[in-house]
Amino acid sequence: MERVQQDLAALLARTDAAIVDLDGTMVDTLGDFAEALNRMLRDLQLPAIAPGAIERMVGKGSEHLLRSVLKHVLAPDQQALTAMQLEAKAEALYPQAWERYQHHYLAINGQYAALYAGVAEGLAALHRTGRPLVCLTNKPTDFARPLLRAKGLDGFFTHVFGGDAFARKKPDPLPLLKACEAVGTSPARTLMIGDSSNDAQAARAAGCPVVLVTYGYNHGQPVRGVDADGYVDALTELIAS
Ligand SMILES: O=C(O)COP(=O)(O)O
Ligand SMILES: [Mg+2]
Repeated sequence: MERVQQDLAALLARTDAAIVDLDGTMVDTLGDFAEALNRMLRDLQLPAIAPGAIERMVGKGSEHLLRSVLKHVLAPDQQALTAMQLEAKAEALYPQAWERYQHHYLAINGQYAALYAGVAEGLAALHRTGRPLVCLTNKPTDFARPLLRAKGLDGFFTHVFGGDAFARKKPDPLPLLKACEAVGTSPARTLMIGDSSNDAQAARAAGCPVVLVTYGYNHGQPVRGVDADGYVDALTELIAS
């Protein structure tokens, strides 16, 4: 179902700040995920995973991604395993997988990732309006900060909060409420900009208006099917030049 698009200029006029998601919204990090995950899988002598499969698993933080990847690569050879046995096998590998993944991700962070078209220009235009901008991602903060720096985006943000910054991650509203608190704005006047249903659900629950980009990762589902106030093909569409 296609949702009704609100007038973007009117939507923006009702906001004092913006919260911006990272993976799938500002940076196409699928190449980084694939490289770090496949290096980790090699270390654990497990089969490789294709980027297409990874794309559907991104958005709920690294812990969820890692568990999904382990189960995915263990499943084909373990047909006889019950769901519980598969879970237990993935859990047994998890500590080593996490150590290896973190090591490799930090080593390659940003090298296989690229800004989406219009991101630098769109953020610059938003920044020029004087609104505080917060980067809010489910990625660990230690992965997010160097990535923003490497891609020349760090200067736009007053705050950067990763998936480990608060007790719960998106789609829980808590990180958005904390981000609003950090910049001193009310949720109703703070725009969430994201790429997935996690961002939209968190925004709805927090009471923030939400705009989704159409080019990111939405667990393999069409993003226009997600309940949001607007959809853009590039961040530059947010501000009429
Ligand atoms: O690491 C992830 O799961 C993706 O994070 P983000 O889309 O919230 O930036
Ligand atoms: Mg995202």
